[in-house]
Amino acid sequence: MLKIEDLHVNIGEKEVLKGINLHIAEGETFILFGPNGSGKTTLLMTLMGFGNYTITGGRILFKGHDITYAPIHERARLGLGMSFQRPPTIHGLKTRHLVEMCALHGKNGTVPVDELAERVNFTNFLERDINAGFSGGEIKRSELLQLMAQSPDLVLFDEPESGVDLENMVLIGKTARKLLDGFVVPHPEKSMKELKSGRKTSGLIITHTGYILDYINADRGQVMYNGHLCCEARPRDILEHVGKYGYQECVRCLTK
Ligand SMILES: Nc1ncnc2c1ncn2[C@@H]1O[C@H](COP(=O)(O)OP(=O)(O)OP(=O)(O)O)[C@@H](O)[C@H]1O
Repeated sequence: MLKIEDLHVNIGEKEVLKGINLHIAEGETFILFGPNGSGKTTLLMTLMGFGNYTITGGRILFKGHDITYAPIHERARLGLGMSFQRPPTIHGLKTRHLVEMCALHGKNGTVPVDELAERVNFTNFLERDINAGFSGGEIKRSELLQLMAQSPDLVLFDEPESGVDLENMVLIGKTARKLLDGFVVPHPEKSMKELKSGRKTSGLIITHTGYILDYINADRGQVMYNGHLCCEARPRDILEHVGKYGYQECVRCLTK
């Protein structure tokens, strides 16, 4: 689904990503950990194609297409979608219109906006300007609604838990799971492995707290440290390890 080869990215003069290699298979969910400022958001913003991020080397392949220099709308049309850590407020544009635009740029074309909004308890926000005065949890629910409308094949989530209370976390976690798992529900005659093999949506999720791991089936994880990826392991193991020893331990892996 996604293949990143030796990706180097600058913001201005500063090299932030220093040779990233990553492969995410169809239906796989990958978790990205790492200390503040290590380059996690930069990776997601670069994958989505935002302009401040200058690619100085390497390439990005999505579903076999080289999208290294493709514009954002082309990436979205191919099936790349993103939920932002701090999306901007947009005055003069209603949330409903943005959701409709997301559907147009995705593979759905049109979607029943009200029905989707109900699923994330967002009906009363559709006529409000985008993110204007929204709380942390409301912003995340709005982001999820946009993703549901777009229905991407690879979902990039930048810190789905940030600014979210425990009650909203349940809704956000369950909705994220539905986005990723599609129609995977337990079946008396099929193993989870068989059901998961029919799953198509992939995920790349940044988390500091790991709360999202209570809701989704995460396959693999890695730590971003100072613009390098290191320490590939099961996400829960990484979380436990970082909790015990801190990110400083990652320096040892990098210098080996
Ligand atoms: N627009 C910008 N101009 C200058 N430097 C930037 C800009 N955006 C990001 N940076 C720098 O790039 C580095 C990586 O930032 P990035 O947001 O990718 O880190 P992160 O790992 O996502 O951090 P966090 O966990 O705090 O969200 C940081 O040193 C940051 O200050």
